[in-house]
Order: sequence, then structure tokens, then C-alpha cells
Amino acid sequence: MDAALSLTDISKRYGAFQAVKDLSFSVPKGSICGFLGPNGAGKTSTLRMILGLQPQTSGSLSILGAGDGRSVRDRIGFLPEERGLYKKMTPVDAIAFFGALKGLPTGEGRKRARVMLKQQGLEHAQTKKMKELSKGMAQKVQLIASVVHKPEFVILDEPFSGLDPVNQQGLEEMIRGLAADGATVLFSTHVMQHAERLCDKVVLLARGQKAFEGTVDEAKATTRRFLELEGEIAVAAAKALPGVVSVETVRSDGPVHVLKAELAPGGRGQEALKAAFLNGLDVRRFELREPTLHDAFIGLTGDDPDQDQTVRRENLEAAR
Ligand SMILES: Nc1ncnc2c1ncn2[C@@H]1O[C@H](COP(=O)(O)OP(=O)(O)OP(=O)(O)O)[C@@H](O)[C@H]1O
Repeated sequence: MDAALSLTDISKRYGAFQAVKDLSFSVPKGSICGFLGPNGAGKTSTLRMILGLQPQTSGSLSILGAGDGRSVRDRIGFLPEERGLYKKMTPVDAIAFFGALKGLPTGEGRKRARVMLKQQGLEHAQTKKMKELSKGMAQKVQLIASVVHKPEFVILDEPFSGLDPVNQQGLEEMIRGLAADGATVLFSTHVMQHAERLCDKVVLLARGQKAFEGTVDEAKATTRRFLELEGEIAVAAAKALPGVVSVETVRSDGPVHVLKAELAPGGRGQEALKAAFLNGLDVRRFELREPTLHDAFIGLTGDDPDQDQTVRRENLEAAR
């Protein structure tokens, strides 16, 4: 499939500090791609280079056929991490204003704003001032403002941050809608669950370097799966089950053991379980733990995505 975006060996240095190192990945046209990593991993720096808001130190990129976002800015929608629309404007005015910055006639912008606000259940907010809206509502308005000109490529920097679960779900639906209308979407987040539900593709970033690029299922397949069995089961019998590579005793209570069986990569827990029953093992309880994308991130990078990786400038100075 054609790539709407591709990065080749992109690096970014801030003085002596290397924020992004030899980063290469691509985003197929029409897909939803999650750019995932802890705070400070280098996501915003990368997005800003893609947009042409700051130059890369080395490497090259192509977005919609251009060397960075500047010459194709009217075909791109961008939701920055720092948000704050003009507080005294109404949502309709704010959305139309942002559309006009991308060449959309104001009348058309206002028309689209009303339709899109209604689609998002924000009809009642049309005449309010931005400052009177809840955070969730304001964020939705800001997302509408960044896509009102119907961009081919949408870049969202931490779009879920600060939203409650209901608004996060609404935002996920909005993102799905953008892709359904044909746009390519790249969004950054450190919360793996959003990506797990939304993405055709994910790129995992830790400490400025790519740790993985592929589908969510491919990422999960890199992580160990476990089948937990409880009963009067001998370790050797559990080890003999199909797809089991090793067995560890978690705890024992007399003859009853809790065993943790590691499955081979791609191994199917159901088959091991079926064999356990067929072989007449005394399975009193079982649990097949499927890895989450969060587990996969930890397995692939050794880092917890919830752990801030930001290197404060004062620490850099001290390290010199
Ligand atoms: N202008 C700058 N000068 C010096 N260091 C910077 C600058 N901008 C970012 N950094 C550093 O580069 C690293 C990556 O920051 P970046 O904002 O790209 O990460 P991030 O993954 O987007 O995290 P966040 O979501 O918290 O913004 C951080 O350690 C940050 O302190």
C-alpha cells in the first residue's frame, strides 16, 4: 500500500542531547497509526519535524509527497499537545477561523462547523463561548477545528490526555470516522489501550528510538503468553502439554499446585488446555492470560509506557 508518510533515519539533537535517533517508519494511506511511547520518548519532537515546525538534525522524510509538512499544510490537520482556542469565541467561530487559516471560505467553515458539532452531540454548545465549555467539549471542538478543512492527513499529539473515559470514547469514534472518510491518521499517546482499540498499525518509541513497527497483533505476538493451571498437577505433566515451553510453580498447598506455563510464541493456550483435559489432568482452575499492548511495550523496550522519560534540561546541564 502507498505510504502517506515515511521517515528515513530521522534524528534530532537539542545541543548535546539526542532526543530522536535514526527513526524510520511509514504510515500507509488511509490507515490509523499510533505513535506510542512514554512522555519524553521523542514523539512531539518527531511530529514537529514531520510538520516542518522544526528541522531534523539528519535523515529525511516524505509526507504527501513533500519533504515536510510546510508546503502541503492545507492538506494536513494538526492537533497540538498544548491546547487553547480563543476563549471568547464561540465554537462555530473558532472552527471557521481555523478552517480559514487552511484556505476554507468562512461561510463554508461555519456551515461545516455546525454539522460537525451536531455530529459530536455539541449542538447545544454552538452559541456558548469556548471558555464556558468543559474540557472534553473544548477538546472535541479543537479536534473539529483541526479537521474542518477535510485534510488528507491528520496528526494528533496526545489527543486523549485530560479526557474522562466517556469523552475518550467519543474521541476514538471521531478518529475512526476520519479514517472511514479516507483520511490517514497518526496520533501519539502513552496510553496503550487507545491504540489497541483503534490502530491498524503502531510504532513504539522509547528513549528516542523505534522499538517496534507493525500491527497490534504482531506487537502482542512478540510477548510471552502464560497459561495458569491449578490442581493436583505434576510439573512434568504440564510441561508435556502442546505449545508449553516451560513451567514454574507459583505456589503449592499440599498436593495442589498453581503452575504457570509459558507458551511458545504464537502458541495457542486453548490447545494446551484441551490436551490437559483430554489427558485427565486435575485442572481445578485455569487462566489464559493474553498479553496486552502495554505488556508488549514493556517486553519490547524494557520500559513502562506510564513512566516519564523526559530528560530535564537542568539534569543535562548537571551531566555535562
Ligand atoms: N527545545 C528543546 N530543547 C531541549 N530539549 C528538548 C526540547 N524539546 C524537547 N526536548 C527534550 O527531548 C525529549 C523528547 O521530548 P518530546 O517532547 O519530543 O517527547 P514526547 O514523547 O512528545 O513527550 P511529551 O508527550 O511529554 O511531550 C525530552 O527529554 C525533552 O526534554
